[in-house]
Amino acid sequence: MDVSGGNHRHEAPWKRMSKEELDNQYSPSRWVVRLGAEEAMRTYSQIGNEVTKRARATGRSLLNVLYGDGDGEKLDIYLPEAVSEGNWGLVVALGSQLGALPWPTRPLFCPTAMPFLVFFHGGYWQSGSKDTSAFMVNPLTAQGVAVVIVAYDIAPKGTLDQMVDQVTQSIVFVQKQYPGNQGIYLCGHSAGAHLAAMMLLADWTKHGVTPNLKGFFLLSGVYDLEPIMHTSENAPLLPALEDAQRNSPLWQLETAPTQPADPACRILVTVGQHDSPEFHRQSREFYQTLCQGGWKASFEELHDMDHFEILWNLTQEDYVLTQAYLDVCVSVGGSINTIHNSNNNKTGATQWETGWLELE
Ligand SMILES: N[C@@H](CC(=O)c1ccccc1NC=O)C(=O)O
Repeated sequence: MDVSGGNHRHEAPWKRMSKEELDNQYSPSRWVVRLGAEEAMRTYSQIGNEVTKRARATGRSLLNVLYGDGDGEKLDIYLPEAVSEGNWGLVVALGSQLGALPWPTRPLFCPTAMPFLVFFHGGYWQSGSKDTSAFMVNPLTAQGVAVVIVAYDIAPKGTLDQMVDQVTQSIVFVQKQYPGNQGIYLCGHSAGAHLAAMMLLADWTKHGVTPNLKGFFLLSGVYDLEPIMHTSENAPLLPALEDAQRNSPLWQLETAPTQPADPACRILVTVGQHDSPEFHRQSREFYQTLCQGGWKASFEELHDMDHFEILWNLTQEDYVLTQAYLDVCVSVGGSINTIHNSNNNKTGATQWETGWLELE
């Protein structure tokens, strides 16, 4: 059997790279242009902290809801203001009838129809937290989209297989809790985009429910884990080639293509202009594999963005990508062709252009 996946991977450029070069390619902070690597990571935690505090202070949220039995299996639900009023009454009434059950284990019956965006944070499966990842919450809830931020057991507590399993469970939980949802959209950043992409391979039949998956928003992800095995920081995660292959959506979809449960389901693969060449290659090849497999996919390189600025910009309602997500989540039936990055001049990190979408 050809264990290297598609033919193009025989020529994979990473195979000719030294360990130092691979370490460099797979350290996104080293590719940040406006800050030093350490400062970028500090700013990432700081902004994550602030936006999460703000989201919790300004909107209605259900925090630390258990989606599984493990203590790491918790998620935060941020509800749109208009819809949450009604739901909240129902949740509180039910909660009080159920008496002394601790808050996170009370059932949350919120049958209200709304789209749900479920976000998986990055951090190379070894860092990051739901408590610092509420980036897109405020602009999306303001437009009627519920946002769920999921915690999973990062390494060394969790293995990649366990993380994939937890992510699966969290989506099953959202579907069971909100059966009347108007679509579940999975969004992930970096390692979180990998986890979201793994859901393209999920076998939902054994979970008793097929989630109403209508879209995938994948931000600067890693879809082929084999090169990661050869980097110093991330190698411990992937003890053997088969672990890497089993957990590589690129490899899996090339060898055994899957089909969307909902033919309207679309996948938006994006990478930052300043992400490393390997990150560009990963996104582009994944996009191509998706198209070859018959998935409705689009690919965009985000103008003048680094690995982390993409998330910072998603805190802004007028950022081109926030608008794209809103468009897909809110206007059911629309379809993305292209995001136009209308700004070709380099601007500061805090400035962005509003773009527009071409809808079918
Ligand atoms: N040590 C990594 C950190 C990193 O990759 C990262 C940090 C926060 C959020 C996402 C990340 N990358 C992928 O999951 C770096 O040098 O950039």
